[in-house]
Amino acid sequence: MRGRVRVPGDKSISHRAVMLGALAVGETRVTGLLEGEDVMATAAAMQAMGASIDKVGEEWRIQGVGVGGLLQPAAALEMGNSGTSTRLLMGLVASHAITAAFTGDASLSRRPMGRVIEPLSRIGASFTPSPGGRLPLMMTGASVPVPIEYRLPVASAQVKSAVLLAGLNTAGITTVIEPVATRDHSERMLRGFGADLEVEEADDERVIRVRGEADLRPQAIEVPGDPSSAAFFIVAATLVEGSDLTIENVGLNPTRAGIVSVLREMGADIEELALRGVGGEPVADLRVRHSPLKGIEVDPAVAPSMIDEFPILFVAAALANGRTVTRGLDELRVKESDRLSVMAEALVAAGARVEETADGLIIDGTAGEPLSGTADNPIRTHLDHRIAMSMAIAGLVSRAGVEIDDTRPIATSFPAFTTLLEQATR
Ligand SMILES: O=C(O)C1=C[C@@H](OP(=O)(O)O)[C@@H](O)[C@H](O)C1
Ligand SMILES: C=C(OP(=O)(O)O)C(=O)O
Repeated sequence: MRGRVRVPGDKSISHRAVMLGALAVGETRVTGLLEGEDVMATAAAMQAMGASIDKVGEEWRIQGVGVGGLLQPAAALEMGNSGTSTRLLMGLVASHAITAAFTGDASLSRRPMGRVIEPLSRIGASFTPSPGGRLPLMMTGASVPVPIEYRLPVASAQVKSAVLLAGLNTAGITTVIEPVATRDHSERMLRGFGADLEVEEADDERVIRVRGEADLRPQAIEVPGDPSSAAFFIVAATLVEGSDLTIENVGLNPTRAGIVSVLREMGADIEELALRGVGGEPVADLRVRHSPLKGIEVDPAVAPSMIDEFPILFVAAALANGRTVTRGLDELRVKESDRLSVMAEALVAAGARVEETADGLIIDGTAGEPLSGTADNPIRTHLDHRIAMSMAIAGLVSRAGVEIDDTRPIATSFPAFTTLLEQATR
C-alpha cells in the first residue's frame, strides 16, 4: 500500500448538507459531496418534496423550499440501503403536514424504526409501520407539531438528528438530551445554516436545544473526507508489510475519530499532516506505515466515536499479537447486517480465531501471520457495504485471498473503493 489516495466526502455530512440545503431559502452550493447511493437516495427524496438539486461541474447546487415548505411527495420515498436517509427524513416529515411512504431494500426493511417513531409520535406525527416497527411504512406529519424534551434511550446520532430536524418546523424549543455523545455533524451544520441551537454540557450529558420556525440561510459547504472510508485504508496500510500510504483529506471530528486512537493504542503508526479546518470540521492527511499490532481491550466508551469502524477493527485484531476484547456493541446487531455475527462468521471462514459474545467479539490474533483466506467459499456479506470492504482488506493479508459474494453494496458509501485500492496496491 503505497502512494497517496484521497477518500470521498463524508456520508453523514453529505446527507445533512443536502437536507439543510433543501430547507434553506435560496441556493446552497456543496463541493466534495459523497455521490454514493445512500446520499443520492436523500437527494431524490428532497427533490420529491420540492427542492431542486443539480450538479454543475464539480459543484452541487440546491434550491431550498424553506422550513415548513416541504411538499407532499407523489410517490414512495425509496431509501435503498440507507438508515440515515430514512431516520433523518422521517424527522423532517414529522413536523410538516404531509404524508409520505418510506420503502427500503431487504437489509433496511429489517432495521428498527421504533426508535424514531416513538419520539416523532410525541411531536404529533402518526405512523403505520410494518410489523416490528419496520419499513415499508407510511407516516403523516403533525399539522401543529409539539416541541418535546427527549432523552435518547440509545446512543444514536440518527435519532438525535431526527428529533432536532423535526424541531426546525416546531414552534418553541425542542430539546434532546444525550447521555452519551454521538457524532455532532447535525449540531455543527444547523448552526452553520443559522439555526438558533445551543449545546450545554452538564453532568456528563449533552443537552441540545433548537428553536423552531427557523429561517435557514443558504451556505457554501465543502464536505471533508469520510473517516469511515479512510479506516479501510488505514488498516490495510498498517497490516500490509512495506506499506507507506498517505490518505488525504480525512475528517477528524472527535466524535468520529475513535478508530485512529484505538489503532494507535494497538501500535499503529498514523501521522497527522497538514491539520486544517474544512467545512467547520477538523481535517488532516494521514500518513500510515506498516506496523505490528498488539491486542487490547477496547474501552466500550469509545464505541459511539467509531461505531461503523468495528468491522475493519476486527480485521486488524485478527492479525494482532494477542487477544482483543470488545464489548458494549449491541448496536452493531442492528446495522445493515448483524455486524457481530456476520464478521465473526466471515473472519472464522477466512481462518481467524474469533469468539462471539452477547455484545462483542473476542479475537485471538495471528501476530502478523497471514490468514488462510477463502478460496472457493465466498463470504456472505448480507447487503452490508462495510462487511464487503472489511473482508476485501482481510483478503490482502491472506494466503489464498478472500472472495466475497456481492460487491454491489459498496456503492452505497464508497463507489471508488476498488479503484482506490487498486491504485494503492499497484
Ligand atoms: O447520523 C449518522 O449519520 C449516522 C449515525 C450512526 O448510526 P446510529 O445513529 O444508528 O448509531 C452510523 O452508524 C451511521 O452510519 C451514520
Ligand atoms: C450504519 C451505516 O449507515 P446507515 O445507518 O445510514 O445505513 C453505515 O454506513 O455503516
